[in-house]
Amino acid sequence: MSSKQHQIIGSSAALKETLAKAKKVAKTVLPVLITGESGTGKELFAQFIHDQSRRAQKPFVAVNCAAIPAELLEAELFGYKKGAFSGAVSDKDGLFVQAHGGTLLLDEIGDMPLQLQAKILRVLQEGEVRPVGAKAVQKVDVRIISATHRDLTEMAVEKKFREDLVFRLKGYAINLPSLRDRGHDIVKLARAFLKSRDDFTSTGLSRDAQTLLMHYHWPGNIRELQNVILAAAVDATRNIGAEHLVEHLPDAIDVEDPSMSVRERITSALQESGSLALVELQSRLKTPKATIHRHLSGMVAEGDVTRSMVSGQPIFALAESQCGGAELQLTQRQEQAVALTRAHGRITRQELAEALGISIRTSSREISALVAVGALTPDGQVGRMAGYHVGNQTNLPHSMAHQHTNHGR
Ligand SMILES: Nc1ncnc2c1ncn2[C@@H]1O[C@H](COP(=O)(O)OP(=O)(O)OP(=O)(O)O)[C@@H](O)[C@H]1O
Repeated sequence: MSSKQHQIIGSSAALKETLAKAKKVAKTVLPVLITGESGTGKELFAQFIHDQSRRAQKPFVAVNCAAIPAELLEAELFGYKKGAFSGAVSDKDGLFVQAHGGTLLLDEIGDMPLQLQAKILRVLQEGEVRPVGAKAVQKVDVRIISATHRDLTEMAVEKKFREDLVFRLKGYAINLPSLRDRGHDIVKLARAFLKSRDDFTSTGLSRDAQTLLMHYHWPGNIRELQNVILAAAVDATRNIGAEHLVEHLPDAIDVEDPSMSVRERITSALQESGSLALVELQSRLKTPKATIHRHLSGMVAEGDVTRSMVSGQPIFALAESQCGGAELQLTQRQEQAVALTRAHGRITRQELAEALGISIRTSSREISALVAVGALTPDGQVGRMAGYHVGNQTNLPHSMAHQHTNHGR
């Protein structure tokens, strides 16, 4: 998928649907509100809409409303007359005038001060601007695209954004999908970023690296992916491997089994060992101490993990609620998983996924939940080879005590 000037990479259903909307609205003059998490390509899409519109040969002007101090933003947008304020040594056109005939992108519009919102509303209604210090107004013909990662409707309810302006800006709304919802586009984008540079020796991605990229949750979306790939490319001499990527990912992810979350890994480590100190968890999980600490604090606050002081250092263990006590409440699928494990003696995540027709990720989650309550016990192997036996948990539901299954593997 591409426009001539600005390439939008990806072929996932989510991206294609969004591109189709962008192409259609480009042919109109409706104002467009683009929403999406940070780094999902809002500015790129705004430029795309402009390029696809009848205004393509006219200026495309972008302003980041969050980056300019509130007191300067008005002069920036509407321009000013010589002498309007100290420093105004000559007349200056504002961005609305500079974008005349074309498109103005009001990026991070959710950060625009309320007082300025009223002035923007007036420009949109009247189609004219009044530079700071000017008596006369000036006609402008500008197509407005605005972008934000905030929820303007919710902000309007909280009186932090004018509701009438939300209606004006939202002639047509486009919500950009997060990178984690774009499937294989992640790998496509990563390859494209590598190809776009000729200052690196590494040009490919190992299979492990691809798996890891697909499992990471990408809080910073495409911008984060771009940064991580380019940084990893500095470290790698040939193909980029998973080990190069983890160095540059802010949130920990298991190289051996990226489908397991940090919390799941903490739970299974505590399940295996009973109790552990932070440094012990760090060396087992091969994850930065700060990351483990962050997750552990959440687990302690939620009552899943207990913290006690032993010889002056904090020791963590699974709370009783996580180890069982009353008869276990398992879902039907978890009961099936235990029954399958009992029937086969030992089961891996992959085998369980195949037997139940679920993804490896779901299988890993179910196994971790079962390990946490003592219904399954890990056999000590790591990563994909890890196997599980039926645990010594005595509180399995009665119905499961001698349950057998005909499920094949
Ligand atoms: N589909 C895509 N194909 C290629 N490059 C992309 C794509 N989406 C985003 N990018 C690139 O990712 C980077 C971030 O995109 P952009 O600045 O448009 O995001 P944004 O949503 O406006 O971010 P923010 O909310 O932080 O302002 C840019 O370098 C952009 O070119």
